[in-house]
Amino acid sequence: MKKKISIIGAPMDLGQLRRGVDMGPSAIRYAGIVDRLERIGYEVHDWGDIQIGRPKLVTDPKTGLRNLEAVVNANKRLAEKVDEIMENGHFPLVLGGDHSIAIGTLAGVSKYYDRLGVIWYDAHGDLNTVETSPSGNIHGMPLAASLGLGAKELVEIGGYSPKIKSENIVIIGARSLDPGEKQLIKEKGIKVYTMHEIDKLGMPRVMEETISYLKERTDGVHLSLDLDALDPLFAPGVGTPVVGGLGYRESNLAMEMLAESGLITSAEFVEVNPILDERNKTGILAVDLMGSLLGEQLL
Ligand SMILES: NC(=[NH2+])NCCC[C@H](N)C(=O)O
Ligand SMILES: [Mn+2]
Ligand SMILES: [Mn+2]
Repeated sequence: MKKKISIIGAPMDLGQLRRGVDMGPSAIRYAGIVDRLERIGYEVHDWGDIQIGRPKLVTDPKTGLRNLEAVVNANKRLAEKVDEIMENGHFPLVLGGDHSIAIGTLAGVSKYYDRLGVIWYDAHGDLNTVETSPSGNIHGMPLAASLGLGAKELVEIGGYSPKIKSENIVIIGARSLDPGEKQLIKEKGIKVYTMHEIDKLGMPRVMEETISYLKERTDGVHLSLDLDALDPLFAPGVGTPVVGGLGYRESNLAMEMLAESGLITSAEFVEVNPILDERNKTGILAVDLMGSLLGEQLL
């Protein structure tokens, strides 16, 4: 029987300030994701996009949180769809959208595991809460919310919390962390490979360690890949670029090693913003990474 992948798009840009990430799912589809996965040998089902509508942009005067209600509604819808995909026994592949959609993906996925692991491949920690966020942007909060920290409306998406435990998380590529995030990382002992450590150890060692760490403590691993983990040279189409990032081969190698490990049970690729991109470079990169993650072979 062919392995089955279900793609779902979350065209939502309300978790941050740069409009255009809502076009991410289209850009990734136009870069040929369905063909690419079929060529590897998968049966691919494209479920289309969840409905977002055009909610008015609002900032809560008390908390500074932006577009909370719209982000919550989108994530509830996404959680339901991802849950349905899991129910069908397919591999869920979620296309963002800004990173706040990880809250919905994890809400849909996590209840199928006792100890879900998460690889957060990102320049950022996305560990802010209402109190620590410098921006009020919810795309800086999804990992905290999935740990059960922050605004109740975000934490409770999917009707249960937490979705993950701090000891089952590995952050890879970090180079921009806010003070509150650093404190939380220390407090919870979250495993982080910063750019400094990746430069020193090399990506092969980082992935070997990550894979063996997660293998012995989890029963499924979700990959949440923010394209801004890569250097803006390779991924110019993102809303919050940070220089000094991961390379093209380095990142494909990381994905290839994950493919070899057989560890990954769901994935999402987020923050592709075609308005800021150069001829869909970042969308094409996302598809290259997905190919590597899902076992594409050169020979
Ligand atoms: N998913 C992302 N690109 N997050 C960027 C977050 C930036 C910053 N730490 C904030 O909270 O606003
Ligand atoms: Mn990021
Ligand atoms: Mn992120």
